Amino acid sequence: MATYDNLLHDSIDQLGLQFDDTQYAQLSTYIKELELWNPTYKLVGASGNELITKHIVDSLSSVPTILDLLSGKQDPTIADLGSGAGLPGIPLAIALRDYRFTLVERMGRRVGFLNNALVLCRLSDRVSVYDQDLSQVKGSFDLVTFRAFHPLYDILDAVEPILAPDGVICAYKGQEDQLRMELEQVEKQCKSKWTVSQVSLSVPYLDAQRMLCILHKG
Ligand SMILES: C[S@@+](CC[C@H](N)C(=O)[O-])C[C@H]1O[C@@H](n2cnc3c(N)ncnc32)[C@H](O)[C@@H]1O
Repeated sequence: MATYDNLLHDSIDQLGLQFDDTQYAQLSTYIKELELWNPTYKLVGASGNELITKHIVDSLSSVPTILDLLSGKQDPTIADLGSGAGLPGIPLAIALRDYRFTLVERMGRRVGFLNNALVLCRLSDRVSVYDQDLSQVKGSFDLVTFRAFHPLYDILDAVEPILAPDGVICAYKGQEDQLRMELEQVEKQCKSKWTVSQVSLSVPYLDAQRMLCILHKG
């Protein structure tokens, strides 16, 4: 049993999620890969329990909202932009096993990490990696996520073309005040138009504000 197992199980319970043994094994493989390669590739700025809470559980905290947003959608597709080490894309793909995912990442060594992790976690059949800049991505996705990526005003015009007409963006954000300022800049700077709502995320054992900004076209 890994030292973080209790924390992980307890946090997943608190989020109201139910993982089976296969999903816990996939998460455990992914976490081991992160810990193995982090010193070399500088993938995330945390290790041990902090890695679990700040990155794995934080990534999973949007699952109930995503399930609501995509309920009734046939075979939905999700793109995670600027996925880095696979956050939030890989934890989400483990949780949402009926969905297909695309992880978009332009930095070669991170792409190598992602492809390796997907094979080891047995996710390669429904999770792909695009080794590309966002501006080169073709396709149409039902839901787009990103976390610790560009500010919204910098990115929404580039995301709009790859979002399905009734698609939705779930942007992981921190402080509500900061998000409000970003949204003011969206109004001023973006050509694309958006309907915005926000959900306050509760991340077990994290003493920080976390928000999910939800944007529909129009
Ligand atoms: C700060 S990291 C965040 C990684 C991950 N989402 C997380 O939450 O830990 C941002 C990542 O986005 C990637 N990135 C930045 N701009 C990009 C773009 N235009 N297209 C594709 N990837 C991009 C960077 O290479 C980097 O891996």
